[in-house]
Amino acid sequence: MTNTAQTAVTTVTPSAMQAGQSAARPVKVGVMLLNLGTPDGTEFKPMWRYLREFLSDPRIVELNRLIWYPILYGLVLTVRPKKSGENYARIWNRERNESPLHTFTRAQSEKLAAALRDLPGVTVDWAMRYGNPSTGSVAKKLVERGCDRIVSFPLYPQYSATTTATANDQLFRALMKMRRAPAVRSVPPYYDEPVYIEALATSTRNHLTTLDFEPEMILASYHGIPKAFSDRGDPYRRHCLETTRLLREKLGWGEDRLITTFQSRFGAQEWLQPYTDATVEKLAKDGIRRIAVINPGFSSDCIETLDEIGREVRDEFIHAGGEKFSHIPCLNDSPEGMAVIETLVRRELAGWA
Ligand SMILES: C=CC1=C(C)c2cc3[nH]c(cc4nc(cc5[nH]c(cc1n2)c(C)c5CCC(=O)O)C(CCC(=O)O)=C4C)c(C)c3C=C
Ligand SMILES: [Fe+2]
Ligand SMILES: [Fe+2]
Repeated sequence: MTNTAQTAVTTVTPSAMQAGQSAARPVKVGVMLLNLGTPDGTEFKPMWRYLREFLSDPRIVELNRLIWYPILYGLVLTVRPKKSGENYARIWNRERNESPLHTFTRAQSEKLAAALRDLPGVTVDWAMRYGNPSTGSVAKKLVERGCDRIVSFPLYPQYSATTTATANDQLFRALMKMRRAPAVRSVPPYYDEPVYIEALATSTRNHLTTLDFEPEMILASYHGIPKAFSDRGDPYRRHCLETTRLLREKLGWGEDRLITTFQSRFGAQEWLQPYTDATVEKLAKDGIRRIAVINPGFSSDCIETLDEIGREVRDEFIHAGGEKFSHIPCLNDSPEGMAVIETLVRRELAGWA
């Protein structure tokens, strides 16, 4: 794994002294960018391993284990690894033999490390909740390098127990095995942060200028969660709606131009509505011919944006009578995307570095 900011600390920074740190013991802070995770390969075995870890997380599937495991092992893990592997194969980064989520998350970590070079006691690294590099291995590495403070940054703008909370759970699970565990701060959800809304607006405007058509409507499509999770108190839906509202306000658009939808359903139960696929079909049937889709809830392009939106949803729209479709790329490691990450990390480092 690459890490461009593994700088040894030999002196106490003035800001650390102002913040009351001991002059005898320099401060070392590890910043961990945490993303969802991705398979190591597109073949059956790596797909099976990834999906097993993912779908065994009780934050993801809340069913009683006695009911869920027979379904998971007897049905889902016999069929889905092949089907999902074929989807991953379409978007795979062949040059580096890794998924786009892997590529972008590493690039974000490397660029953040370079941007924080003025903070000599800070080491930046990245990890995944499921798969590799694992959260536990990276936490251990940072602690072994002398970091006794960790800033965890779950890269999800909108909070959900299925993403933000489980990322932090996994970090603390690793710390449970340590006698001398570091202090931890976690970057809060940033669905309404001006730097994030500005980045989305800039990236939308820039993308629209590259098109040979003007979309009649733009969908802000977020990953769904089961409706029951929302009903039981997960604030995710409210966070998504607020992001869309602020983006609309920033772009000076009306409610008829930018709407919220939810994609990536799994299983038979009801998920958050309106569904992205049903919405594009209805729009096409209602005579809308040109649309664009942005995915504000994904900090990096991945299977759900590149393949589900860029291929499946596009095909559904065209099949139903649509003519022009464009996917607006995620913020990824773009200058706007990095401004979001750097701003929020620097804020969380206050008094520490
Ligand atoms: C089974 C339930 C799932 C819930 C709940 C869920 C929530 C959720 N997921 C993301 C972000 C991502 N999900 C990704 C892939 C993915 N998601 C699920 C299932 C649930 N997600 C599965 C089974 C998969 C794997 C792909 C597949 O087989 O369909 C990814 C992409 C990973 C990649 O490697 O590219 C992301 C990112 C959010 C934000 C979210 C809740 C808010
Ligand atoms: Fe997901
Ligand atoms: Fe999907």
